[in-house]
Amino acid sequence: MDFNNILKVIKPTQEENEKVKLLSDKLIDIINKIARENNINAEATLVGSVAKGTWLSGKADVDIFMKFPLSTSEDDLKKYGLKLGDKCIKEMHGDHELRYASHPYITGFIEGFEIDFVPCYIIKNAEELKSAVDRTILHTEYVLANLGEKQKGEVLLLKKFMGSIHTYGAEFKVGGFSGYLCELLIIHYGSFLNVLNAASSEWRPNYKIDIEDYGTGELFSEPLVVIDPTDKNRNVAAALKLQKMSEFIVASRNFLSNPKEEYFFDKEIDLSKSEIKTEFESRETKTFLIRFKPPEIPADALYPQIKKTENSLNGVLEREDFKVFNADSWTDESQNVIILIEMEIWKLPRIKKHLGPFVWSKGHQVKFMEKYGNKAYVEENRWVAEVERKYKEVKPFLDNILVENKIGFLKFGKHIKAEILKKYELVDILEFMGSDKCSEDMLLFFYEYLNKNVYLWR
Ligand SMILES: Nc1ccn([C@@H]2O[C@H](COP(=O)(O)OP(=O)(O)OP(=O)(O)O)[C@@H](O)[C@H]2O)c(=O)n1
Ligand SMILES: [Mg+2]
Repeated sequence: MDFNNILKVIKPTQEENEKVKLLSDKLIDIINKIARENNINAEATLVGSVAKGTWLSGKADVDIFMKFPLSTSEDDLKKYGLKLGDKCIKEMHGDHELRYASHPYITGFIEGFEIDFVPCYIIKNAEELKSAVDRTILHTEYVLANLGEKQKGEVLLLKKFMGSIHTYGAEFKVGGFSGYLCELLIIHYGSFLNVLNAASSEWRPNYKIDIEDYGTGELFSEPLVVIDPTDKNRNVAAALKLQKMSEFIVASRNFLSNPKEEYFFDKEIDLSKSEIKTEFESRETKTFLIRFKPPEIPADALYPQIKKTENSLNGVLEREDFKVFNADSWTDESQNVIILIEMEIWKLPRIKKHLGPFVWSKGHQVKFMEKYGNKAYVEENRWVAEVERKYKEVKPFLDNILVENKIGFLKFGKHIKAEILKKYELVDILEFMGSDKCSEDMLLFFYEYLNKNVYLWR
């Protein structure tokens, strides 16, 4: 396989490069000018993949950082950071949006590009770190100093491969590999193929990569540990979930055993509502959807809260003797959250065994007998009683706990609880798919749920 063919498509053209460079230079000049005019002690600089020459064609998200001296208070950093970004976007007649990382920052949409204006502190090394984004400047410097020209192409291949197998992005929604992590993997292993070879034959849970030999690997217990060359106390792969690490390993093996150009491009999926419906039916499980509106919180806070809700629902169902086969969740981040719960056992008999005291405990036996009378009997060393089950079916059970005085038993964020208490829909997936509420995005989510490996091979 000739990687140059791929690079021709995914590498920004000279024209594209010049356009981004021109725009970012202009934005930096504007920020610096506004700062001077308003006596704000700050200086703009280009960071991220555009500065490092590791951005994919058509995907230029420009990261402009505004550096403040360490003596600046955090309040001033936030205030002036937002002000500079805002004024610059206005001057360029762009649209803007407020976003949140470790502190709020502003994103502009200018001339078809997405631009992050992020305030940070000027630091010389990680010891001076005041906010999480401060490292970014150090990262950019490190990559520029250690990544060769040819290796930039290798980074592009790796990022694109990661993207099309759905393991790219450190945001909580994905839990995959960040851009900086891809760059470090190329710096460490030398090439795209070397990374895939190592992943498919050497990587194990808690595998450690320590490029600068800091010897701090033992501090970390995550699935993959890549010590940040600019900060010996940080694992660059901290956000990588075991699931995504495993998926990358499997896709690497698939690619190596049968390399195809298709691995570098999005997989086309033909969605057929009737086929998906038939497949859910033929599984002979029962699948419920809980649908509600997402609370207005940042995406990186929303996804973990949804996951927690899903896990908690899972737990209460199992405690009630229902058996969950699998569960997953999805959101469009504005109108819908869907928690999908596929049941292996969703109907239970009228009676259940209730475990009582040990027979050696005289006092407890008296109380148990008072309560259960002739329904109680001895089994081995314990009293048991056959009692009526309160909930024989999933739907009434869930409807009963998703109400004001019961929802407290579920462990999940207060924002989600508030939304569910306002309104939720609990419905069988087959019924839902027959309604006009089922969008293409939701259909894709159902398809991916049924075809978990779909992106891992071509
Ligand atoms: N979880 C993250 C996200 C970002 N960063 C830092 O912020 C910079 C910009 O972030 P982002 O735009 O997400 O990554 P890029 O490297 O620019 O990659 P790309 O935009 O091509 O995905 C990164 O280079 C990195 O130094 C980080 O340290 N940890
Ligand atoms: Mg970027």
